[in-house]
Amino acid sequence: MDDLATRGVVLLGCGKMGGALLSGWLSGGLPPEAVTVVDPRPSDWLSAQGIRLNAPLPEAPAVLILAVKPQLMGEALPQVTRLGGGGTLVISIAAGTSLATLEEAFGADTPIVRVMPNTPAAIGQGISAMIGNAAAGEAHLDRTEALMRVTGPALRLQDEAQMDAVTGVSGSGPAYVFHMIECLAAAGEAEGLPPEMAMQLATQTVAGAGALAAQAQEAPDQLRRNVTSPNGTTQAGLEVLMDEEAGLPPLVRRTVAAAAGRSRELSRG
Ligand SMILES: NC(=O)C1=CN([C@@H]2O[C@H](COP(=O)(O)OP(=O)(O)OC[C@H]3O[C@@H](n4cnc5c(N)ncnc54)[C@H](OP(=O)(O)O)[C@@H]3O)[C@@H](O)[C@H]2O)C=CC1
Ligand SMILES: O=C(O)[C@@H]1CCC=N1
Repeated sequence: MDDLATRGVVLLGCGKMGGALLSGWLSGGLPPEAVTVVDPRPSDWLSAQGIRLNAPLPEAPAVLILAVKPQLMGEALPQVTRLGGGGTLVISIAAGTSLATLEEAFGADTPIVRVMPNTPAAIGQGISAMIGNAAAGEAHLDRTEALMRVTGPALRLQDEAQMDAVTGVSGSGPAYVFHMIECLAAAGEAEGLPPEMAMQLATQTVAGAGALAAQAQEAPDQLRRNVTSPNGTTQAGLEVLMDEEAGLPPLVRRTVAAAAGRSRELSRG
């Protein structure tokens, strides 16, 4: 974080995702006074962090992070495009905003890395994937990886087109899992449980299964078999859930395809 502390970091947009990343970096040792945030309506949390808020930008910060909604990128970028030209590494977390679009704004000689994080980054349990433009060398990717690793594993992509699939799987993915918790709790209520107890059972089951899947030696399909006694309760449930026509496989396939498709659509402008 040394160079970041001396040259500074600029964050354009500090909402849910920008805030989650910033909170991880501040906890990881980035000094608040090295951070300049540009955001029209800063949250109370942000105002209490001791960072430079809507202050003049440093001359040549080490890193500029773009964390505004893709639809607002066009109107937000003019505030920071003067940081293009080579000295500052530009990292964009915006869904569906292509490297080509960002190069148009900053110049093709600007090192630019696109990253797709997700909100569990707020508790160091995120995962992200990245790809850089031609001006982004190994050192720029290493720097981006070091920043993102504070929030969880950081993967490198070979092809920018993969970013749409990453967005559909892990960028949007936490929302699918939260909805699974909602559905599981609602089903528990329908089977007669009190709402609070149903929600606690559903939340901890998803959290525990996720943690076990992440830590166990066995793959998820084996972990699933470990729960499933022959002709028992799980088998009865899975016969519904795993139905190839009406169960989860086609539903999840359509869900991820819709999110990845929207990412492609956004990148066409
Ligand atoms: N949320 C998520 O799970 C993920 C989001 N992303 C990407 O992160 C980016 C941000 O998403 P998210 O954090 O959810 O969105 P938010 O709306 O929560 O955050 C965006 C922030 O930018 C601010 N903003 C709006 N206009 C400007 C401007 N002109 N200049 C500076 N700041 C501005 C917004 O202020 P105000 O609210 O007042 O408009 C808000 O605080 C998006 O590009 C999204 O694709 C990527 C991965 C996961
Ligand atoms: O919904 C969105 O567009 C953003 C990108 C990935 C997660 N949230």
